This record gives sequence, structure tokens and C-alpha cells, in this order.
Amino acid sequence: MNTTDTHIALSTSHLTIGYLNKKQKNIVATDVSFSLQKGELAAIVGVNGIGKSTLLRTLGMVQPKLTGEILLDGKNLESYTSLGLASKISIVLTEPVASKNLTVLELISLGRQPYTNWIGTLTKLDKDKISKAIRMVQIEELQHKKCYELSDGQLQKVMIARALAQDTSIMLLDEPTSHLDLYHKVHILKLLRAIAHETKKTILFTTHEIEIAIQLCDKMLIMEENKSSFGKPCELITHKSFENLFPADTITFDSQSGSFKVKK
Ligand SMILES: Nc1ncnc2c1ncn2[C@@H]1O[C@H](COP(=O)(O)OP(=O)(O)OP(=O)(O)O)[C@@H](O)[C@H]1O
Repeated sequence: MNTTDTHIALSTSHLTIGYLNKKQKNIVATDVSFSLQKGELAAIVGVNGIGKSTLLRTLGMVQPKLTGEILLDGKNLESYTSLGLASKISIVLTEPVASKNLTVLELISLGRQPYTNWIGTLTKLDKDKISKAIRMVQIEELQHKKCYELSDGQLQKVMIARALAQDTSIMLLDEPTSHLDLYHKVHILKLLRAIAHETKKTILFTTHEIEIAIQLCDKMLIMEENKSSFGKPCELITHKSFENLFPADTITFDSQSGSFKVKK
């Protein structure tokens, strides 16, 4: 391992992702290669059904990779125990919360599960991490509400706080801004950016908010059929990587403004 490798938190090479059905492999994407450093905020973008969630689930070991390599802190992902992995990677998926009858505080406390003893008693350290997560996401006024009382956007903030309470070096989030208005989308992504930069966590999320991601992310992974492009947003713009994302007769990319234009 050379000196630059020590800064790499999560990397993949020649990764093939998809689903193993009874006899046959349903390959979703091949040769997905990227490398994320500690403290970076990165977005996975691409059209519907291209494999963004599948990639996030594969990185979080929710489903197995088909071929290729995933390294976490320089070690193969498969070499971690489930407990070891839970203290390294937190993952926020889009599935609905199983128990909306919990209070916000109780749900966020579940983020400490990898660290608590078998009765689940919270130590002072656990309680401090939970309070810090609540403060960072600015949901102090919601903490004693039941989860079923929350709006979708409020619930998304609570799920981010739960991942923060887990206090892992990597956070994976599937569409963390999907139910939010423009202001709150920007607010959440700026919050994730601040968390990544201030706490040196590596945060990777899927999104359809490509224009906001171009402005706020350190790195982006563009998934397209049969290829993926990875780099800083400005490099991807220079390499015209956003230009073929959507059919050119409907939507074009303006590299000057970093935004998409609708063809009338
Ligand atoms: N459980 C499953 N078994 C088999 N194939 C699946 C399963 N879940 C998803 N797929 C397929 O995998 C492909 C990628 O889906 P995925 O949800 O990863 O895309 P996505 O880029 O996140 O899409 P979206 O932007 O619409 O959320 C799709 O063709 C989908 O039909």
C-alpha cells in the first residue's frame, strides 16, 4: 500500500452488479470502477433502472456482487464480519420504515445497535452520539414525535440522523432527497457535504438531482448502459460525460452553466 492509498476509503474495480436468479445472472452493470477518499461527498447518477440502487445495495453488502472487487479501507469487503461492517458502513435505503410506531428518538437510537450490549442498553457515549446526530440534522423539535406523525421529508431527515448516530466512516444513501422541495433538497445535500468535509466521513448517495450534485459534490459516478464515468464534476463536464445521459432530441446539456436544457 502506498501513501495515497491510506486516504482511499472505498474503491471498486471491474465490478459487475446484478441479481442471481435461480439459474441465470441478471447483470445490471459491468465494469463499475471508482475510488473515494476520506471526507468526500459523491453522487451516483443515471437514468431510471440503470442500476444506482443495485450498486448502493452491493456496496452495503445487502446483496452480493457478481464479479470484481470492492475494497473498504484497503481490505476486501467480504473479509469483514457483519458487526465489523456495521461499524464501518451505514446505509439508508428507500424502503419504508418497519416500525413507524417508534418515536424519532427511539428510531435514531437503533443506529447505535452495532455497539450496544445484548440488552441494548445505551451508554453515555451512545447517548452523546444520538444527541449530536439530532443536532446536526436540526430535528430537536421532532425527537419525541412518533414516526407515523412525520412528513416524508421529516422522515428522511430522521433516517439520515440514524445513519449519523451509527457513526461510520462510510455513509451510503439511496435518494436521500426524493421527497423534498428544492430548498430542502439543497439543504440536505449541503448538510451531507458539511458532514463529509468536517468529520472526514465518505458519503455516497444516489440521486436524480444532477444539477445540484454538480454544484455540491466532490466526485460523481455517471452510470450509463455498458459504461460508467467517474471523476470531479468539472472533469466530467470537460469530458462531455453528461451529454449523452438523456436522448439529445429531448434534453441537452449546457456545459457553460452545468445544467440541462429542454428542447422545444
Ligand atoms: N429484486 C430484483 N431482482 C431482479 N432484478 C431487479 C431487482 N430489483 C431491481 N432489479 C432490476 O435491476 C435494474 C436496476 O434497478 P435499480 O433499482 O438499481 O435502478 P436505479 O438506477 O436505482 O433506478 P431508479 O432511478 O428508477 O431508482 C432494473 O432493470 C431493475 O428492474
